[in-house]
Amino acid sequence: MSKILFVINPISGDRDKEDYIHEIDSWGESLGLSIEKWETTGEDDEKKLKKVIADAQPETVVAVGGDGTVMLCAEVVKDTDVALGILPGGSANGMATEVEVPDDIRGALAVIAQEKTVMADMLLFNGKDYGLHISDVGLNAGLVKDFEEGERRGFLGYASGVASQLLNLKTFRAELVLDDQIVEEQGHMIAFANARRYGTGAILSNQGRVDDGVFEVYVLRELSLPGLAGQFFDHLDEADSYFEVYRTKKVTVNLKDPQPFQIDGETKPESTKVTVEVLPKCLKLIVGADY
Ligand SMILES: Nc1ncnc2c1ncn2[C@@H]1O[C@H](COP(=O)(O)OP(=O)(O)OP(=O)(O)O)[C@@H](O)[C@H]1O
Repeated sequence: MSKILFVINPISGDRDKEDYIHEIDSWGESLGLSIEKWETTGEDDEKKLKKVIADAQPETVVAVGGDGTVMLCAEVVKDTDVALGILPGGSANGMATEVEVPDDIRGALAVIAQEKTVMADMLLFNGKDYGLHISDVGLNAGLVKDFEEGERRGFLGYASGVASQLLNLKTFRAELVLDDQIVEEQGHMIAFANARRYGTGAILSNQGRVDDGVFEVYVLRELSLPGLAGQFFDHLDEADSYFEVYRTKKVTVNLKDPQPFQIDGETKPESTKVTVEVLPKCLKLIVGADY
């Protein structure tokens, strides 16, 4: 790992990136690394990043930002030998948490220096959109949409979104065409998880890994408050019936009525059909020593 490109999102997480740049420079100098930095612009970044990588030819690209910045870098370096590291600097860093990358700058740089990698899977939605972490239709996607559209930011904005979603709570019906079975489900939400937990900490499956060649389809059938509370404290009993987890390489979800839909925190148009397939082992991802 002699040449590293840091892709820095200057606005992510409302965190000043000067500290990051200072730490990156002194870390690179102490290890004798060749470091390049590039700031995202918010416009056409995928195309711009491809060119920056083609010119710089780094062995490692490090995303400095939130899940959106990680996703941008993942899309560009997938199916190449370039490794992807994460230096968490966003308001949501679900993928970093999942693969045991610490939230502090020095801890995350130490993980990058160790160069432990896994070949991570990615998910392909409707044949065109990529996902890396957790996406869903229904309740949570409705919350993400309300939050994006709401004028209030921060906790109050989130809380008012939760209140409005809970007041309008309805289950919906879905047919799931999985690898080995077709099932009918009714519930509040269907999540497609390449990881065990959301960035908020809620756990969705006990066994999911980013490099296992499958993903989990989590169906929340009922709002069990004790069950959901447990999920925020790392407790999930897969024998409970308020939810179901299916493992698969591909699923088509046919919905009776269109539902809110989000991919890795980004709202997508509502629709009555969502297809998801795993793209196995396409991303060389740097993970923490304990992952
Ligand atoms: N220079 C820039 N100016 C404005 N927006 C930018 C810039 N660079 C990247 N962005 C936007 O930042 C978003 C990604 O942010 P990211 O997920 O990394 O951090 P975040 O703080 O977790 O973000 P959020 O909470 O908004 O999801 C993308 O929508 C991208 O277009």
